[in-house]
Amino acid sequence: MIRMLLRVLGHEYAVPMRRTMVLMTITAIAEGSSYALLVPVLRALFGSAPGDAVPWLIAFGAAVAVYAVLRYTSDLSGMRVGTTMLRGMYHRLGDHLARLPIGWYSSGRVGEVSVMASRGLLQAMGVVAHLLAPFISACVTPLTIIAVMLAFNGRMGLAALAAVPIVAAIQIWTGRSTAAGDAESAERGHEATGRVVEYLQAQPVLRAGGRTAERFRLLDDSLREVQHASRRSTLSALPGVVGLTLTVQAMFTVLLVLGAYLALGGDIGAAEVLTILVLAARCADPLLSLAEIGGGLRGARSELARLDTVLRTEPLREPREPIRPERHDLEFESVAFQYGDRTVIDDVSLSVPEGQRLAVVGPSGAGKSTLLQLLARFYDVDAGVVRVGGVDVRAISTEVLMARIAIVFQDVYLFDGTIEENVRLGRPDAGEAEVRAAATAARLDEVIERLPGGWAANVGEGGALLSGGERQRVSIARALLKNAPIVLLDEVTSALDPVNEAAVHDGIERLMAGRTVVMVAHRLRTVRRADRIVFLDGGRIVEEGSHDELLRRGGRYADFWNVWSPSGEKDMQKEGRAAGTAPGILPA
Ligand SMILES: Nc1ncnc2c1ncn2[C@@H]1O[C@H](COP(=O)(O)OP(=O)(O)OP(=O)(O)O)[C@@H](O)[C@H]1O
Repeated sequence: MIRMLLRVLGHEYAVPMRRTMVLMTITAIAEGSSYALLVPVLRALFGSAPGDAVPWLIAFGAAVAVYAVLRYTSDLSGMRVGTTMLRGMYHRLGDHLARLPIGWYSSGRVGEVSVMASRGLLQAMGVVAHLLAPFISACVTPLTIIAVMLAFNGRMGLAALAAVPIVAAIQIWTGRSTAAGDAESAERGHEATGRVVEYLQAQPVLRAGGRTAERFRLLDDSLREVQHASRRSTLSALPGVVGLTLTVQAMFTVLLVLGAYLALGGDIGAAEVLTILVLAARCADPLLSLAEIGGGLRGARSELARLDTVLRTEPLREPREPIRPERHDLEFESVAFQYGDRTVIDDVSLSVPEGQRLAVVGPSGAGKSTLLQLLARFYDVDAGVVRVGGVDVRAISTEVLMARIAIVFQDVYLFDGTIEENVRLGRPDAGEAEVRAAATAARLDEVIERLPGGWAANVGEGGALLSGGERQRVSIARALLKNAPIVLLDEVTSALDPVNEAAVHDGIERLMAGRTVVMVAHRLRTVRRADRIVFLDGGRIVEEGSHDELLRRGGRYADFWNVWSPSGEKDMQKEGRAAGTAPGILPA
């Protein structure tokens, strides 16, 4: 357990951890040893001169005082090491999560990681702060008392010692027999938390479906599973708890019978028997607490195992000798990529010269967004190479690559803060004037004027207090402020109404100016202006060329264009740019 804790935390904590454990062990020995002084106290009290007990009583009081000081110091040390480890663990987990491929973050993981980062970490780190001292005390104190008994009376000491292997065997057996149940119970608990998160997030969908009062069946099922799993886990631990109680009772009874037998035979006096029984009673409490502490330790162990699994997940590999690309042209060379065993990008080769715009078009599920994500190295390719400025993205440090790329997604996430804070995320060290200029270019100033708080208006969690179009303007302002030479746009305007779309469109035009752009778009107005268009289907490029070339070819892109024609035609009329399009290809 401790080894696992140190592996998860890092071995820099080994020294303070060992020091604390030594202190806790000394404290437990001090506790057990202090009971040794009860022997002369009881002997004197039951002997001919009870007054002789006074100096021993004073010594006993002093020993208890020493124990109290040690206990305070060791508990404090446990708390300090525990909280330091907790802080270290938060940093370690945070650093690791930031280096994991974006693909690792599936929806289920969000719930799992949030439980792990809150309850899981506290429970795992609570081992040092709260469980280690009672555990060491529950093991070492009884052993010390038995050593005192052995010194006091060999036969009775041996009888007490016989309980030790039985207690150890019960603990080991309970640990093994409950491991599966505990793991299942923890697993179901994590699942249920994920369902609760889902339930909260799905409120609008559930209500839209008219399920306001009805309970969420998936969550109900999950909670029922938690109940069953925790019942199974409790039942599997029960024989261990009962076994431990019976063993302690049996030890006590054996000592009582043996004491009575020895006393009747005249081998020892009543005072000695009483002393042994008092010592045995002092053993009982810590031994019985082992059952509860064991349960806590097992729970913490399963949380630690979870943390261990996350920390062992391979992060995106950083290059040993990173190369900084000098140019910003983009290239895919025979790229293949799979989600699990499903090929999503299949032998794709394409290039985008610096400063040009490539549009990626195709049916839903064709792999368009995945193509963008491979460019930003959200995932590593399974075959082939993705290059930025002629350099394999795997040879560029994540920091440098991310500094060169600005990404605008259809779904914008804003942090719970002011509009200004959210725009500033694009470049935290930007000056006031730069932030304002980016906002104006993204036509965010119109939004700011409307909002009661202006720049200081709070956007709410995830940007919930803004409309979709307003959120999109914030994200474009963010990207403009970043001023990256490469821009990736993923269906930025697909979900917007015409007014917002026009505003966002202006911002996007400014964002794209003079930059290397790859855009995934359904609105053909944007696509038409691209220098080059690739039509993707089933992860393969099936057509490639300029808008006019592809229309003339009359293939998949032309079909696509025909389906979208009403809006395309309108767009063109609005822009008065129909001149470049081949006559007769425009839908009637
Ligand atoms: N995280 C994921 N895990 C497994 N499969 C995924 C994941 N993300 C996407 N896919 C699958 O990969 C395929 C390509 O997805 P992608 O999002 O790239 O398509 P797309 O062309 O952008 O689609 P759309 O136009 O609908 O957004 C889809 O079939 C999708 O189901």
